[in-house]
Amino acid sequence: MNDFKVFEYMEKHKYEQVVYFYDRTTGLKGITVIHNTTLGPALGGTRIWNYESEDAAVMDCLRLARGMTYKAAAAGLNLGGGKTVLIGDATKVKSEAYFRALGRYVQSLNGRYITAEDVNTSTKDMGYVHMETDFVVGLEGKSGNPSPVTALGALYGIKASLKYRFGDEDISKYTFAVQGAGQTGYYLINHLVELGAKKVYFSEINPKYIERMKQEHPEVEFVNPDQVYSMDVDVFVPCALGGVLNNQTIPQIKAKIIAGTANNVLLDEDIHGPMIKERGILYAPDFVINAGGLINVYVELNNWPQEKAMADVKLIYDRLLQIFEIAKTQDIHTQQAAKVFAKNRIETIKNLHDNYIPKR
Ligand SMILES: NC(=O)c1ccc[n+]([C@@H]2O[C@H](COP(=O)([O-])OP(=O)(O)OC[C@H]3O[C@@H](n4cnc5c(N)ncnc54)[C@H](O)[C@@H]3O)[C@@H](O)[C@H]2O)c1
Repeated sequence: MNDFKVFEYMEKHKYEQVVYFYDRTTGLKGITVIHNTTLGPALGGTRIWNYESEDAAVMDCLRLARGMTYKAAAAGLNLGGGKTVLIGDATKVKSEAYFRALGRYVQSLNGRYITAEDVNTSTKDMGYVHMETDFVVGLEGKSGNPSPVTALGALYGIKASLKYRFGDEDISKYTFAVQGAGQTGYYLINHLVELGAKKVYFSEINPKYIERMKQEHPEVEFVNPDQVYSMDVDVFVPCALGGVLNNQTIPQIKAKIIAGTANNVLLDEDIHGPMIKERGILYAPDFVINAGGLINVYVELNNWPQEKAMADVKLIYDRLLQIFEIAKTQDIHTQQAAKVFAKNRIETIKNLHDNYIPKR
């Protein structure tokens, strides 16, 4: 039985629009959520997941869309927050027609929402979406795989965190434990090794990626997934799953900094944000440090050269320092400070637009 009150939730968190769609030809079943378009069109990827209920699907979509609003705002982009979830088994539902049907629904929103790839969707799938709409980014031959850019952004974020916590950002002086060596973790480890990190440990559950690391960087030491939290290192670098910072793991952490690419790492922001603060660990807010991929597609959207993405990703460094300062002066945890930072920008730009100015 579905008893989740969508309108109540929309009212509480100020959502703009929730669209349910079903395509009778392909069986495509999905939800698009637009959270906030104050700064610009809502952008967020399309995820395919076999949700256990429609409530679970809409809740996930609502949560992810809101996260995109803060991510874009904090990254200084003129984008709002949105997301699409498609309900189904990704190994069975995919076809050209399925994604073209999605493209037609995206087009029907006339640019209020722009989609991209996400969990279980690829650049190839977005190519089919593009046959029906221009409101799609992350296309083949354009900005390409976002992971290297996300990893580079996280490297700048790690440097900012080292500077803030220890007064010195020289990677060669520090030790790291990286959770996950898939896409972003792999590229980030490459950077750390290149910059002469004192020691890098990694944990992984995919034997293929463990083997790749052994072949390419034998000096990077494998640790069991359950040991990665308690490693005696300077920086814990989550690059795998969400929810990994929780009541069980936070007390184990010996690192003085947590900074990585993974999304939604705090299981419950209101509990685990303060818990990390109390332990004296500096936490780089996930949606700020991992915004490189979004910055990259924004550059694609505007047809700017790739060098612009590289230059903009560097700004993650200063942005994090600003957020750490807000946390310090307001005596709040850093995730909360990041939201203050993002909301301030949305509010300021909104007020700026209150004045009537003839269209350019
Ligand atoms: N790819 C991007 O550009 C991007 C951008 C922003 C945020 N992120 C976030 O970063 C995280 C990683 O993304 P990715 O693209 O590198 O994904 P990925 O799937 O390529 O890599 C994640 C890796 O973590 C490993 N893993 C899973 N459970 C593990 C565990 N318990 N212990 C150790 N390793 C484990 C997986 O085997 C996988 O290799 C995700 O949370 C993602 O949402 C990615």
